[in-house]
Amino acid sequence: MADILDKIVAVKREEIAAAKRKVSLEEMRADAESRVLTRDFEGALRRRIAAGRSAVIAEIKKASPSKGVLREEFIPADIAQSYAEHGAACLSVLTDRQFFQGRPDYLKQARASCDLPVLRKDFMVDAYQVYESRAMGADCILLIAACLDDPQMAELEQIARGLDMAVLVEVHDPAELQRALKLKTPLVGINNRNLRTFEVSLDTTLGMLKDVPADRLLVAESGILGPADVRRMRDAGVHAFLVGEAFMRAPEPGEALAALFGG
Ligand SMILES: O=P(O)(O)OC[C@@H](O)[C@@H](O)c1c[nH]c2ccccc12
Repeated sequence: MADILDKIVAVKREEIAAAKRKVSLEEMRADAESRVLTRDFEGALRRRIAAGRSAVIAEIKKASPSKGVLREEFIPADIAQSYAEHGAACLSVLTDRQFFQGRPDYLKQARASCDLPVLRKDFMVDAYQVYESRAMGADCILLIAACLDDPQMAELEQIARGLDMAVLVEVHDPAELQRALKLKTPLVGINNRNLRTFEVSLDTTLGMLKDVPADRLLVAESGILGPADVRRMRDAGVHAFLVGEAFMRAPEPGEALAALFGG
């Protein structure tokens, strides 16, 4: 049965085919390879944790398929600055247009307005997008295990590493986690939201915690809404978080970050 994730991937494949007609793979690759100086995404997370703090990847997302529009006034550069001032470790910027009302320009604007490392939040299914990510300035890409088979994940990771980008591999169940652990990247995100049903439960992270080896940096993703959620995670030994909605709904996203994590 075709669910939302299948639909998103189908749209991605169409978008990629259209993009390749405008800028070829070779051109995109040359553009990506001409970029220098990625910002250290993993280091930014590790530094917070070493200092005994939570490492927060603060997300810039106008809308989502499950919640609709989260924020009317949406100025990525202002949001990025607000996050940076209030102690975010990294940024995550949605670039998907159709389902999240994102844009590559939002990533560029956010990155230009602060010095935080930036994750491109999108659905990677083709090498072309990895080059495109670096060409637009991303320091890290997301690989969603549910969208990729093992050889694809390994290939996209290798390209990203060759471009000096970090990789956050995202999983939602134990089988996906085992597949993710075959990659080289230490950054493993457990998404508390099921991307097919939109159901959210923090038990997803808590239940899989024990299967994440100590040399990986676990990021709890989605559904972190209030202080009780943060406390539950921290008590379980989780120190890195990817948070969007709770900040996007606040008048000042950075202040919401500081209030939730102690800025
Ligand atoms: O807004 P939330 O519930 O705080 O979640 C943020 C982030 O985890 C979520 O946007 C996300 C996680 N994985 C994704 C994959 C694609 C799109 C979006 C996502």
